Amino acid sequence: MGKDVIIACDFSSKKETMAFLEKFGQRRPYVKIGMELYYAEGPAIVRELKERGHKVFLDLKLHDIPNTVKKAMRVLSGMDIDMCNVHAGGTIAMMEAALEGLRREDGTRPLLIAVTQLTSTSQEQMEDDLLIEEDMEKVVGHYAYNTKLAGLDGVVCSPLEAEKVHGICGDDFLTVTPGVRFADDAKGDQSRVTTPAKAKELGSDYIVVGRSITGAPDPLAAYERCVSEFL
Ligand SMILES: O=c1ccn([C@@H]2O[C@H](COP(=O)(O)O)[C@@H](O)[C@H]2O)c(=O)[nH]1
Repeated sequence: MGKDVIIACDFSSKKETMAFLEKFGQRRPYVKIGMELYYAEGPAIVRELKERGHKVFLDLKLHDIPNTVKKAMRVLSGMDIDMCNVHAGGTIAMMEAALEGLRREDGTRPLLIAVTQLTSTSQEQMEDDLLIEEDMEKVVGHYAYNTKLAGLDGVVCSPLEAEKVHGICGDDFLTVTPGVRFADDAKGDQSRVTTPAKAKELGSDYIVVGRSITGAPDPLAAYERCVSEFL
């Protein structure tokens, strides 16, 4: 299974995104398109990035009743994306519906993963705001188990939980992990963070890195630092 560094392109327009990616010359890093960029530019931004040779993770985190998610996933199945996602909190039934909607007539489909607990959520917030009074690792492990039962390919979790998830769901089950910072970076709104080197040690499959690359004085150097620590 290929490990990789995915850059979160959290930009508000195609113009900004392309100006950022120009800094990478002939390199074509795996990119993540989130809600901001997708809502601004629509499916055209996916086509543009794929035409340029990037792998694309479309991070829309669907979370709705099963029928609605299934129909939305059917639309996404027509797009040339490599990975997309839902919230595991939508239940096993919702994840099964998502998988059904995503499968194309020829049997192919992009990878489908589920968010366990957002990496911005702390233990305290989970207990106080969500009334989930269990240890974070246990909750993430449980949501990962549900995700595997539903037949999905893996989860979004913090690298801090990657080892636990692989212990429960197996080494082939993907751990796609935001919440990555260099040791001297600010956490910002993230809560469960660690470095690319630690993410590697804990067995994460993909690290998702946004501001530590996009906000760096030299984004290409920051990306290469991630690659050399993680791969
Ligand atoms: O639990 C989650 C799920 C998704 N994300 C997304 O990853 C990036 C992280 O960006 P940073 O700038 O490196 O914090 C961002 O696009 C989030 O929407 C996440 O952080 N946590």
